[in-house]
Amino acid sequence: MSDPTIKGLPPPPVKYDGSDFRIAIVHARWNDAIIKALVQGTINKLKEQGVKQENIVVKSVPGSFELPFATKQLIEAGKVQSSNAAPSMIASTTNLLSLIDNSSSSQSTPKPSSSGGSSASTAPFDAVVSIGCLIKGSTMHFEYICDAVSHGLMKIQLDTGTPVIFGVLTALTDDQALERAGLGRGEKGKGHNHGEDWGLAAVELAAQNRDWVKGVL
Ligand SMILES: Nc1c(NC[C@H](O)[C@H](O)[C@H](O)CO)[nH]c(=O)[nH]c1=O
Ligand SMILES: CC(=O)[C@@H](O)COP(=O)(O)O
Repeated sequence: MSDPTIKGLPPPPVKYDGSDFRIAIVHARWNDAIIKALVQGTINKLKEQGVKQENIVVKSVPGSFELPFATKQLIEAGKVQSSNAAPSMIASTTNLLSLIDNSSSSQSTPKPSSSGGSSASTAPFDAVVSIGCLIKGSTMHFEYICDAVSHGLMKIQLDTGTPVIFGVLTALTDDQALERAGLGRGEKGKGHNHGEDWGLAAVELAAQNRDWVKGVL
């Protein structure tokens, strides 16, 4: 048996501040109990690093095969939302300018437009965590999906420049999956919830990528 102290993710070299980040989680619903634990583990770690609840967007799809498409569409939707939000910012700036202009005249002043009261970000997503749980059955279904999903998710992050965290368990048995979701029921104990690692990875990649896109190393 391997030494349990060797394997696994050490703490990040610096403490990252996620308070300004917008993160999407997209998860498959296949193998529901495992998925729920992984999603919760991810959310717990995102929040622990300062990501605000309202800036964590959670979406679901039926199975892991759907993850690459959904991940890509979510990244694009975040970009569209952010560019749609820009005109209203210009409009409120214009309103503010006209308030200043009109302050010395007798004309009635227009009211600045309301921001809508929500503090949720409409910025592009800083990272997406794509979560699924594939468990080997009796056909080649598992192998094809594992291969397609891992390649698909890698391609998306390289094509879009948005970090995609590979939150897909590829387990040969139910017990392997349960242990990796912190739900183990065997002699090895409950195991470690890998969702926690994915939450950490999302904030770390989001923080580093914010620097990298500005040419800061
Ligand atoms: N067997 C598993 C699946 N299969 C379903 C596919 O992912 C997909 O939804 C279907 O083929 C329709 O396109 N999905 C998992 O996430 N985990 C499995 O173990
Ligand atoms: C296509 C399917 O979802 C299913 O028949 C795959 O079977 P298995 O998981 O036993 O390989």
